[in-house]
Amino acid sequence: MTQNVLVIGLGLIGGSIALSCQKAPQTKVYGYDVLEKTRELAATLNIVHEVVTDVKEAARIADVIIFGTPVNGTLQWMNELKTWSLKEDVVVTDTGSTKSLIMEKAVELKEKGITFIGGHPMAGSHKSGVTAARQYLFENAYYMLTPFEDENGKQIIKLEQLLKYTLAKLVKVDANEHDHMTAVVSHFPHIVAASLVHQLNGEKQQFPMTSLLAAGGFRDITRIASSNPSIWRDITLQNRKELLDQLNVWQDEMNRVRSILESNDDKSIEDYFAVAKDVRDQLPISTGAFYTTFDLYVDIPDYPGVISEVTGYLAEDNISITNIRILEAREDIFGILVISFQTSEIREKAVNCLQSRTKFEMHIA
Ligand SMILES: NC(=O)c1ccc[n+]([C@@H]2O[C@H](COP(=O)([O-])OP(=O)(O)OC[C@H]3O[C@@H](n4cnc5c(N)ncnc54)[C@H](O)[C@@H]3O)[C@@H](O)[C@H]2O)c1
Ligand SMILES: O=C(O)C(=O)CC1(C(=O)O)C=CC(O)C=C1
Repeated sequence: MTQNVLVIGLGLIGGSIALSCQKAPQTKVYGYDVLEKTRELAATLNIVHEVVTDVKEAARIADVIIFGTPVNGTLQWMNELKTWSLKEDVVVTDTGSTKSLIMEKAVELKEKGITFIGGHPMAGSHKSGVTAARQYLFENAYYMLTPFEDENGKQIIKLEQLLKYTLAKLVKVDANEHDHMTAVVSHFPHIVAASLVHQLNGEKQQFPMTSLLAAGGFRDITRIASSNPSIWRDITLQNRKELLDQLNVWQDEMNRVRSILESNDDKSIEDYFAVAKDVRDQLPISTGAFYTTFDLYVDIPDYPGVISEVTGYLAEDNISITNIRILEAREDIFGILVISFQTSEIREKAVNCLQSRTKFEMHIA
């Protein structure tokens, strides 16, 4: 029997989920987006099996409904969905970065006998829109589910059976704890990234050259400041309380930094960085496919075809790469090619392969 999945909101996250749901056996994936252009692109790029324009009609036959919409848009849809006629055992879920308000709204669905299981894949990108969607975006990432405590086990299993095609690690968490933890590791860091960019922007008048000097460090820490502002407006509004708490923690931390600096004590300053390095270096790797961190840095000379030469050698040895990019280099020095692999073993094979065929210097960060 075919199961019907309806994805509402076909951007980076909804599109990626739709692609992975297409891998589930006997599953037909329908998709809707508020933007006509996105619907057209979704059809052209085969993000779903069928694009629909009448969501309410598509929802009637859906076994699973997945929201890939901005979190405030999801609340609005949930409000409407209460009044629709749906299959008796439909499972409705979302992918939003916040969970408390969504689960509060879900109580109204529960009262109507509609199963809602909150969801949030902990992987993504600063890129947005349907063209950024990738089938393996969530591979190896944590994917949090926030079912009601008394949720019917069969309904949870039904959703898990579908989401396992994302290749993510499914875990159940409490919605309020979810919002606290994601404020710490995701939502507040987005504010910090944006604030650093604002700080740089403030330099424009007096020191216009500063932005030209924004190299690896600044770019790494502010990448997420390039994320979709309306997505982050909604997340920030929904998780405002946790963010205000984090702001207090941050201000205390900055006061600590201030007193360390004022003390002018070299040991305390070094310790501050050393403790941070230890904690950062021991973070478990749980990223999605975009940012797998088994990176190899290859110093490449600047001649035409050098990148295809490197990738060609790797291909000859059947070594697959998950990402490749060139670190922005000055004109007068070699470029650095950063090649990412799925495991450290594959990276090791790549090092051996390139060592045997080139004289390029390589290092692992
Ligand atoms: N960006 C990330 O890294 C990330 C990671 C995990 C979860 N999320 C969550 O996933 C959800 C989608 O974010 P995204 O990054 O895919 O954003 P996106 O901008 O790439 O996609 C959102 C899509 O929803 C469509 N849309 C907006 N309002 C709609 C509505 N009312 N009805 C139907 N379609 C609508 C937009 O046209 C767009 O195609 C958000 O709730 C976000 O919190 C984002
Ligand atoms: O990698 C990024 O660009 C992200 O911002 C992804 C990220 C995160 O903060 O880690 C963003 C929002 C989410 O809800 C989950 C993941």
